[in-house]
Amino acid sequence: MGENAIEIEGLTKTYAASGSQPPKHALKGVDLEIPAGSIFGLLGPNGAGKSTLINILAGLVVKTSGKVRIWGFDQDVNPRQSRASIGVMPQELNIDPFFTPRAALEVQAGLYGVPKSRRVTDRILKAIGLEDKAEAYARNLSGGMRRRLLLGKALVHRPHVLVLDEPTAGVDIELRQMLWANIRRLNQEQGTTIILTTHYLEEAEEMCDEIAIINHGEVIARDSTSALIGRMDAKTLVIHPEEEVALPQMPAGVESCQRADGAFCFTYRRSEIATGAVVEAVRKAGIVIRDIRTEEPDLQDVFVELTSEKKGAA
Ligand SMILES: Nc1ncnc2c1ncn2[C@@H]1O[C@H](COP(=O)(O)OP(=O)(O)OP(=O)(O)O)[C@@H](O)[C@H]1O
Repeated sequence: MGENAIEIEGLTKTYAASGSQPPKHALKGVDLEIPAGSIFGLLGPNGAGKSTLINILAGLVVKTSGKVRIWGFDQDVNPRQSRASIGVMPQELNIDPFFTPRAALEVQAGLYGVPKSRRVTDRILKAIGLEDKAEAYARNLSGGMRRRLLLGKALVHRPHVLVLDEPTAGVDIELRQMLWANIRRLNQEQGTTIILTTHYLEEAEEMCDEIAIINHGEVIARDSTSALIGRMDAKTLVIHPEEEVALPQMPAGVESCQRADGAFCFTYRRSEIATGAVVEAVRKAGIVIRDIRTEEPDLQDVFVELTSEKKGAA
């Protein structure tokens, strides 16, 4: 396999008009390369086109135009190989209530044509912590267990690429951590490329090496997580004065405010104003500093700035 697990070129999807609904251009020419071995985040507001993109990768939605290569296999030329290279954990808990976890994994392996001798059902049951529920009916499993079973089903054919659509939406913290531990292990030990969509920006920041932000069917940013955050120019300096004093005069370009706990906060563009100049202005005003710290932007800031900019331009 080359450098990229996924290569997408000029991908479009238009859902046909139905009733009074006009046609919907859900993807408007997406180009995207996802490096093999990475944990890659797809972010975007509701309706941005993330599920459409994932469902095209999974072979569940038919694209309108463009090229998709999965693990080097063109979806149109080698549909079977490209499908065998990817596993998808869907958003909905669509599990047959009459199957046991073991049966569900076996059936799924059958669907993917995995011969009995190559099945790793017990290993998967162990990895997803459902060993002791292997023979229970799915209808008796908790929501968290069903979700883990969905992860297990996505792994039966040992795909090179694992796609997770909002894997931790509405999931409690304990289960979330367990899912992430599983996913990290797959990535580190087996080199599985992970693609995930999430609404939890903190999670994306913590988990993902690289991120693409999708808005209105277009990729509006794609970079390493740290570079995306580094792109934000705003910086905030928070200073706690020793005594209660009024806000000092600041150089032009610095926005000042005072927080409820008496701390001053100064926000400025780090490309234009040095932090030292802000500190100097505070000292010059005769203020004794008890505590000082900076607040760096996070993914939330990047996301809000990028998606609102685009909205304004549309
Ligand atoms: N089957 C469909 N028929 C018509 N329009 C659709 C269909 N599926 C999705 N859409 C529309 O396409 C656009 C993109 O939807 P999509 O579900 O891909 O977005 P998303 O980014 O995954 O959003 P969410 O985070 O809410 O799942 C939306 O405007 C949606 O209403």
